[in-house]
Amino acid sequence: MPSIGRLHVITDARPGRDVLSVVAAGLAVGADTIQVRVPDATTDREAYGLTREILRMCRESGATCLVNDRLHVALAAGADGGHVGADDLPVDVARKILGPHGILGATARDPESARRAVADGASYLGVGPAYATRTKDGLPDPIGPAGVAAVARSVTVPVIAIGGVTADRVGELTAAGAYGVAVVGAVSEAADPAKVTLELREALR
Ligand SMILES: Cc1ncc(COP(=O)(O)OP(=O)(O)O)c(N)n1
Ligand SMILES: Cc1nc(C(=O)O)sc1CCOP(=O)(O)O
Ligand SMILES: [Mg+2]
Repeated sequence: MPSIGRLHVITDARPGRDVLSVVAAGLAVGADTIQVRVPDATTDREAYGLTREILRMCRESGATCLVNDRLHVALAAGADGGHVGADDLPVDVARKILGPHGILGATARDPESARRAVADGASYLGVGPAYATRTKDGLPDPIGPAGVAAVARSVTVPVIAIGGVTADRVGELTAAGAYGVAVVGAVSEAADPAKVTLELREALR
């Protein structure tokens, strides 16, 4: 049974990024979950092919493979589950599609939406943005460790903090009740993605 994991490396497939080399580097030093996240312009055919390759890498490393937004791609590729937010299928519908055993992540920013997502079938919650981030536009103001704590107190499923996460911030996020973290830029933009992933891994101990 795949686990939700504590160190989620989310792919950065924006032009110019070498997705597979960053995934390989992260898996080599302890990333235990890879979330396949691609730009909206990416075709399903491309997303499927990328997911199949990343799934193969995850299986070799014993890591969990999740797909962002596109649950049909997750199912078609044989991934371990997916992640949905406010612009994606509703959590209860996503749960029906994934079935009872798939890992289903849902984005939550406050206790009320967190409780609702869990009631609708979320296996874990992605909670943020914890800090300011340049990776995604249109986000609400950062909620900080206090906002993460408010959600973590309200649910019993794992809380994965996301948004502006760096190794030096992991301690305050886990102290706030986060089970783990999800990272895009700190790893994908690093000169040495393995080194940064290892620092994140160490910070989660
Ligand atoms: C672990 C984790 N948490 C939150 C998100 C954000 O998902 P979503 O709200 O669906 O936004 P997009 O990623 O689709 O832009 C996530 N992907 N992973
Ligand atoms: C994809 C995403 N979702 C967020 C949310 O708060 O819903 S923050 C985010 C981007 C995370 O990237 P980085 O680690 O580079 O800040
Ligand atoms: Mg989404």
